Parts: sequence; C-alpha cells; structure tokens
Amino acid sequence: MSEISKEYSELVTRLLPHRENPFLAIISDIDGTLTEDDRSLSPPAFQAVLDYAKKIPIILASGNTLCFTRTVSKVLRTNAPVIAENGGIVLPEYDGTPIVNDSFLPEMNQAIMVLKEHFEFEIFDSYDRKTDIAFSKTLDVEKARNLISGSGFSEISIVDAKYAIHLVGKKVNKGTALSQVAEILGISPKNFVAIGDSANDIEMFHEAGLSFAVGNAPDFVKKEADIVLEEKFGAGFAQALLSLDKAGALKLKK
Ligand SMILES: O=C(O)COP(=O)(O)O
Ligand SMILES: [Mg+2]
Repeated sequence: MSEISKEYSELVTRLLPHRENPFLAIISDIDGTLTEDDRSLSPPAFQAVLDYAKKIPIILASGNTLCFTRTVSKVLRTNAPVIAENGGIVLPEYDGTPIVNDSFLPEMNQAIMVLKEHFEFEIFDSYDRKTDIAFSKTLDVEKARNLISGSGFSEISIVDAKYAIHLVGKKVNKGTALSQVAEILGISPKNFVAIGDSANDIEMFHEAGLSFAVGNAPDFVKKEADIVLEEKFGAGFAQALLSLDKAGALKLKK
C-alpha cells in the first residue's frame, strides 16, 4: 500500500495504544462500506482487502443474502467465514455448512402478511432469503414498527439498512453473529475491529473491541462507533485499515 498521508496521522496516534494488544481480525459491512453510494465496489476498499486479507482474517458481515455475500468473499479473496442476512446466517468457511439462526421464523411470516395488508412494498430476493425479509424503502419505517409492535409481535424487529428495510429476528444481528464467528475462530469478539455505515452495524460495533463508522454513516450510527472516519465509503474502509496498520494495531501474518 502507498505511504499513509498526513491527514491520517491523528488517527494513527489515537490507535497507537492498541499496539500493546493488537487486533486479530477485521469484520466489515459490505454496502456503503466496501461500496460507493451506487453500490459499485470501491477501488480503494478492493485494494485494501486484497492487501490485508492475506495477512489477517477479514469477515464480511452483510444484510445481503448468503449467495451474494459468499460470492463477494470469493472475488475479494477474503477466505474467511461470512455473515449474511444481518446475522441470520453464518457460513464458517466457503464450502462449509451454514449456521441458520431462525427460531423467530413463524412470527416473521405472520408479520410480513400484516405489513402487506397496510403498506405497498416490493420484497427483494425472496427466493434466496432464509431468515430475513428485505423490502423496498417505500413505506414509513416508524409506522411499520408501530404496527409490528402493536400487533403483539415480540420476536422480530425492523431495521433500516439504508439500501433496504429488513424484517429481522430481534435477538439476531451482526453482533450476535460476530460472537458465533469469534467462537469458530477461537478468539474473543473483543479481538475484532468492526467497520460499517448503517443501523444494522450498530450491534457489531458494540460487540467488537474497536469500531469505525465510515464518513458517510448517518449521525446516529456515528455516535455508536468508537472512531468516525474522515473518508467516506470504501476510502473510509481503506483509511481504517491503513491507520491501524501504521499504528501497529493489527496482528498481521508475515
Ligand atoms: O442489505 C442491505 O440492505 C445492506 O447491506 P449491508 O449490510 O452489506 O450494508
Ligand atoms: Mg451497509
């Protein structure tokens, strides 16, 4: 990677104390973190993943389907477990058997019927989703939330992941999935650095040892992260990795 520029130096200084106890793995969101606003893969993020995935596990954690997330892990050569459907699915290794967290499914299937009675929306990838229902941002999220809780559904909630709205299990998220991945890798969630951009990243921010929000994250998401990056989208992701490396805060394979 090229030399770190001057604007990173303050961030590097903040990260220096972590040199004593370097992080063992990275967990990153995909949309809005490795991609640009139009969802195209960000060149600086692509380069950073290529450079670092050989040296430290990079776990992709997405609200997208397993099929999508697994394929992204192949083309980015992360060669590590992946998290899909906002934590509903954990794939321990590329050709492994998925762990499916879906105890709330009966309630979710009832809730989507109730939502359909009150709102117009398009369901995404229904043929491919097992634990999470994703739909278009054509409904009022607050009204939908009130309808769901007012209808007595206690096991599910609604999260706005910026690119889609998701009906998810209340006790299943990228943070709970991070704990499952940590167990698979035999390390603590606190050994992870988390990087993300949206509401569906907040639980993994809390679960990880250190969290970064990319500069494009909304304020309520930035507030939940330990560090807010100056750079947006994939340039923010690259900024996080470069500054961690520069500070010696990552345990990298030679
Ligand atoms: O599926 C979405 O809505 C967003 O996906 P992400 O979690 O990779 O940002
Ligand atoms: Mg995102």
